[in-house]
Amino acid sequence: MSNRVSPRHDAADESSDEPFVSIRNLNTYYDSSGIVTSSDPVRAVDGVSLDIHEGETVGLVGESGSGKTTLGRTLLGLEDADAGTVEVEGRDVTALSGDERREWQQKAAFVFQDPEESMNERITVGEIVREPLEVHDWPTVTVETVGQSLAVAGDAVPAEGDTPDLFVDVTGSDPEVTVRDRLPLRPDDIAVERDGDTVAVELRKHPEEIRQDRVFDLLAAVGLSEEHYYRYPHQFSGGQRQRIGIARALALDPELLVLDEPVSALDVSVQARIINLLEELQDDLGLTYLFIAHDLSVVRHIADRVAVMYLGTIVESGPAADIFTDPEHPYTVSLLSAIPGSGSPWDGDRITLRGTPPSPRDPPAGCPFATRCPAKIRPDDWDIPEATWRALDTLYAVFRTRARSETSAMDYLNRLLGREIDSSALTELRSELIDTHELPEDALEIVESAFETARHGDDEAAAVEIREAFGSRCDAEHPDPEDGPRTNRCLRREHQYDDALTTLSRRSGDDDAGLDSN
Ligand SMILES: Nc1ncnc2c1ncn2[C@@H]1O[C@H](COP(=O)(O)OP(=O)(O)OP(=O)(O)O)[C@@H](O)[C@H]1O
Repeated sequence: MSNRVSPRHDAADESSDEPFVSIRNLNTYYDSSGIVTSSDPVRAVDGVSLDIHEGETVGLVGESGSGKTTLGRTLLGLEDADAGTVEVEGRDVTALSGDERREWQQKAAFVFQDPEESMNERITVGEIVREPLEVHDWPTVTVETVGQSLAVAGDAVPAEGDTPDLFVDVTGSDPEVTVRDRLPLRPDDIAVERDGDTVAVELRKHPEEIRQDRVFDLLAAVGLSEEHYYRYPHQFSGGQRQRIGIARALALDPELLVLDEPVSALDVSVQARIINLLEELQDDLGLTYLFIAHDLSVVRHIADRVAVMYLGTIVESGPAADIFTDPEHPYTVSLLSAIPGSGSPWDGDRITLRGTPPSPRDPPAGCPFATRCPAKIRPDDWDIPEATWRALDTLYAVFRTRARSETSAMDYLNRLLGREIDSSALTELRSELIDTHELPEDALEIVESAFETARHGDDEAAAVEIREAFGSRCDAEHPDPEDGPRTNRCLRREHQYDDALTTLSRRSGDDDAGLDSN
């Protein structure tokens, strides 16, 4: 591998307690109001807090639509945040604009899931990788004079900050030039002349040539060669295209890479090679990664820490080894149950979650996972089997959905005239959901009353009757996020409750639990 793609520091060895990126209470909403219609915004990222330390890999995991990509894009300033902060070296990068935002976007780059979609098939690989260099007018050559403080003239500018490209040592009679690794320049490519208090620096190499050499170095760094420069993306395999995407992301010498499902579209053996490459690059260049995946098994070997995302929030986070061996949130347990030999303490069958996540336009009032949670806390007031609880949850969801959907013209008329609405759907609902379960007499009375309310057209009130009688804390409360290396945003973290694993083991042992597993 070329050594010209420069290491910045000794990666994790130097990591301090101060996070490199500190995300706090971040919201990113997609507003979908148009001229004709307006609806609630999509709460793609909803109250996320997460730290990323220098040189580490954070695996961000969750099912499709949970907000992982939006979080990564907001971090890079590609989406605007609606609330919260993303602090990097003391600055909130969500508040940057203009040159400052461009500067941040040089420090942090995005690697896309699908290299095919993100590449223009009509330009060569060389041009694809070189594009960010052109856009950012790279290189900007900075000079630090060692020995005396001199004015800088010519192609270079005096160095500010901690990353000059050239050092000019003026302590001796002839100025001596040292070039930082990042630049594909040798000392001979640079002419330095001292005139009194000024040092003039001229590049003997044209910027186009410097960029081309930089691309050659980047291709070598990702395991490709110079001859690939002139080829087109369609001439490459999926794995090679992902290497091209990585080379392009590295062009401006970033410190942070957001890798959005970088191996999901690849065969397993190719996945392993790309993950190895990413690990090598991280070691060589001191990179920090936010590695997005929908499957925990993918991040298992590369992630130092894991954050599990569900419906726009982080439900659990911690060191990768702890997440695998000691999962605390029921959603994490269910994800791990799908991975054979995951090493997690869950030894039951695979837990298949019921239904789909709620709409991020209308998230539940309490815990976002409550509608599907197999370890949901149940109120003590009733002695009801878990399967019946689930039927009551479904009944609530149906009333709520009906309350929010369009009313048919006939139902609307019946409601206006105070007549009962067409009750055949409700009768069917009752026989399917309720008649198959045994309910205590007083519980049945409440259910009957809710059906009666719905028959008179007030599904919202029917839903409220069910929720008030049978809802639990999980429906009403979303615990605050915890700070610290290990977080679990589940009410079961409170000492009065059994933890998720104990609850799930008990419910899975109960034939009547309705814990969908296969
Ligand atoms: N540009 C957009 N406009 C409106 N809604 C959007 C937009 N982009 C994403 N969303 C919605 O925001 C939510 C989060 O999407 P996001 O792509 O961030 O999730 P994800 O976890 O990365 O999913 P995937 O793995 O499918 O990419 C989804 O409901 C999605 O439909």
